[in-house]
Amino acid sequence: MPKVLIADKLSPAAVSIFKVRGVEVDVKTGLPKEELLKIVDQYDGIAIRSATKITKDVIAAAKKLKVVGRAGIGVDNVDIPAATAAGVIVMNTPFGNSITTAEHAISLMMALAREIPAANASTHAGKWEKNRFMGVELYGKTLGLIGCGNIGGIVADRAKGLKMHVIAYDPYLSAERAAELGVEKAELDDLLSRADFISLHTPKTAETKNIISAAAIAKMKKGARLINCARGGLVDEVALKAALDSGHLAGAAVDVFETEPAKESVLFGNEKVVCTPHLGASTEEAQENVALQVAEQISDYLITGAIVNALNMPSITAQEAQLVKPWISLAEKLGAFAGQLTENEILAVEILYEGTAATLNQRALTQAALAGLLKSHLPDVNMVNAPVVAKERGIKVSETRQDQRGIYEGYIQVKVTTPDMTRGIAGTVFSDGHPRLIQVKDIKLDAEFAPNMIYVTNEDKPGFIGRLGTMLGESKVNIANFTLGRSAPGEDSIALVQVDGDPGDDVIAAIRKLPLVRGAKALKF
Ligand SMILES: NC(=O)C1=CN([C@@H]2O[C@H](COP(=O)(O)OP(=O)(O)OC[C@H]3O[C@@H](n4cnc5c(N)ncnc54)[C@H](O)[C@@H]3O)[C@@H](O)[C@H]2O)C=CC1
Ligand SMILES: O=C(O)C(=O)COP(=O)(O)O
Repeated sequence: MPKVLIADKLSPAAVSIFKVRGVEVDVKTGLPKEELLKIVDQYDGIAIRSATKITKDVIAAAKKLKVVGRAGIGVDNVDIPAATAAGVIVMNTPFGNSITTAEHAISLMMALAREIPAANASTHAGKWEKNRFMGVELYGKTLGLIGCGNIGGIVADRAKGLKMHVIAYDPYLSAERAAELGVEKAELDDLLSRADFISLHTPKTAETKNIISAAAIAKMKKGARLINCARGGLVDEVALKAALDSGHLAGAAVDVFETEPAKESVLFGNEKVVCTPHLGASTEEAQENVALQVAEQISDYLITGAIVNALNMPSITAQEAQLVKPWISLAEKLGAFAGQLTENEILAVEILYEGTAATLNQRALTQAALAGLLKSHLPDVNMVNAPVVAKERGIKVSETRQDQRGIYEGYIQVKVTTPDMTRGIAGTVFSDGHPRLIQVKDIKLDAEFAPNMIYVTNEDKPGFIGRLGTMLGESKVNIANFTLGRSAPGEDSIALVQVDGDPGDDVIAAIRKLPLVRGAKALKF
């Protein structure tokens, strides 16, 4: 039974889902890192929110880990490259808390406009300072959104309801989507100079880090107000404090901080700053949504292989997972076959999907083929990190799909180009679900994949098979199966010999010395 750790506070709904789905679950929240490192090797999955940091060393210690599920959106607390390199899938729940977070941004904007937190504190203190607090209307004001994806889009919709004019800076926002939302697209500097309120809704990336820098703040309208309900680190907190102190900005609302938990901050103690402790997603509804979703996604992956909302793998439904599994195994074995025959730098990989194979999840199949191919030389490669590794090595990967043309209902061909040759290996999946090899280079054959095989290329002349059989027998290598293929009588020929156990280097060297033999290799699957 797979075992999952819930490492951050999640709605109890998650525990029920795991149990119902047949996943053992431990709830250990707020663990210091040293404690997490000690126990993490027991788990196949970890469910987190923003508190637990899934760092490189946590991934390295988590020997069984297959999936990290983020009950929420931002995954900047997960080292995704390290997870990918280790073959760990990272999933989030991209919509479960968006409405709630958008509502928090709108609440913060209203709180800023009417100084509600300070007025509340003053009134509770019995001061009745009616003349001290003078707000501004939102009606007719310009709201500038930096980032207009799921949350930004909802904020825009709600702000339109408040009769605000909404402008957005988001290089990836299409003109159609902007029109649909009734939002005016703007360049960053234009937005900074025009907006009365600016609300941030981007992830934290290399481009968005410190997007509200001292220079950006200087471009903002005097008296403007800033809301950050996205990520700490998008705003230069020191520059923000200076702008509030100088009176350039009228107020700021901050839900997220550069360092969290934020027990101290340059922004604390300033009446112009409205703070909340990363509460953007904290409603009963959102927490129920994200907990249910993450528990379902993690369980589905661990039990059926279905992948949803992964940031480092294509999605695969449970039904698809069932259908695609034997083809993934085939793609991986074809890649492994080609990889074991390749002793040179790989320049390009072309993968052809025909018939049934062309109807399946191509990204998953290609990742499996690449993993098989690269693994023979780079043992740490897996299906998750294979595309990254291929890209790092400058390997050109291309895919083609075509309808059934030949006798097989479907097949996959993996063609590998090195500086001196291009070699294609093809295979199919029979109705029994077993992958079969059907072509090596241009030679047709029909062979099963076995854990230990000997691949021999030779001249198609009488006497070779007998000599090979005798030699293997004398070397105490038991032949389980023997497949032959040739391009034409008397020409290039291939022998694929299934053997019981590793034949060993000496036997392979002896085969290479047999008459008519061009090459021999031990293969493992
Ligand atoms: N305070 C809280 O508790 C919560 C915070 N969040 C944060 O809110 C952020 C936004 O969430 P969603 O809207 O769901 O994400 P999303 O992915 O739907 O939208 C992000 C938008 O930012 C845009 N973007 C990316 N790079 C940009 C750049 N350099 N300049 C301008 N725009 C850029 C993207 O095109 C996209 O439209 C999340 O990344 C997360 O960090 C999310 C939920 C709760
Ligand atoms: O979903 C997100 O990105 C959030 O920031 C919410 O964080 P939380 O789950 O409340 O720690």
